[in-house]
Amino acid sequence: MTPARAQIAAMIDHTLLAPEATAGRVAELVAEAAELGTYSICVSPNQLPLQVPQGLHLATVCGFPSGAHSSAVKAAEAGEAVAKGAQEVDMVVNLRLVKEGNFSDVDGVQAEIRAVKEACGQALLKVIIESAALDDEEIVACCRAAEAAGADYVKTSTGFHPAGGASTHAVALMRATVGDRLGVKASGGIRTAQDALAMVEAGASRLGLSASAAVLAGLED
Ligand SMILES: O=C[C@H](O)COP(=O)(O)O
Repeated sequence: MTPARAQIAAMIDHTLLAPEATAGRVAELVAEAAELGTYSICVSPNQLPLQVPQGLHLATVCGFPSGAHSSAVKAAEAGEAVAKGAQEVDMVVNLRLVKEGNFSDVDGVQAEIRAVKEACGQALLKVIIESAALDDEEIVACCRAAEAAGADYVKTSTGFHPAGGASTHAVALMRATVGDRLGVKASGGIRTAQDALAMVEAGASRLGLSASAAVLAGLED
């Protein structure tokens, strides 16, 4: 059965990560999220702290969008975001380490995710693996490292990488790797109700969307 509009809305991180976004534009995002009934809003860390209506969650990003920051910088950024009220942190994985095959818990991908998770405390951590830039083996290895490091979700994409955004193939592979132990967030390039439903069908439990209104307009109540 096709999920109803409200069910999909409750899976959405309504997202505005344009670097030039003003406080005014973020206020519009918050109002739109409240009206649409999305799970959260996701904004850049320079928008925090931010008042949101009760029931609407507050998410931000870390090491965004390249992931090329040092582990210490990412951990500090995550800690500061949580101190400013972020309930969820979406960090970008270190793609250099991924491509070099260093998933180690000492100086590799796993170690970095663990450091950020520790800085998050009770806040949820989602690990953006930039799946369009990875092969299947790398996607699986990233998901395993994220799980081993204590992350709460794996997430496909920043929406800013030239290789592209979410695909149903990547989502299905990520879901197959993490089972029901972690969430899977599909994000990047999801523009229509059909796109969103395909991601959910493939195994997504959260959707990161800037086009939330257009996506929800295509669904029945
Ligand atoms: O993390 C979420 C993405 O930035 C959203 O990407 P999008 O603007 O293609 O929907």
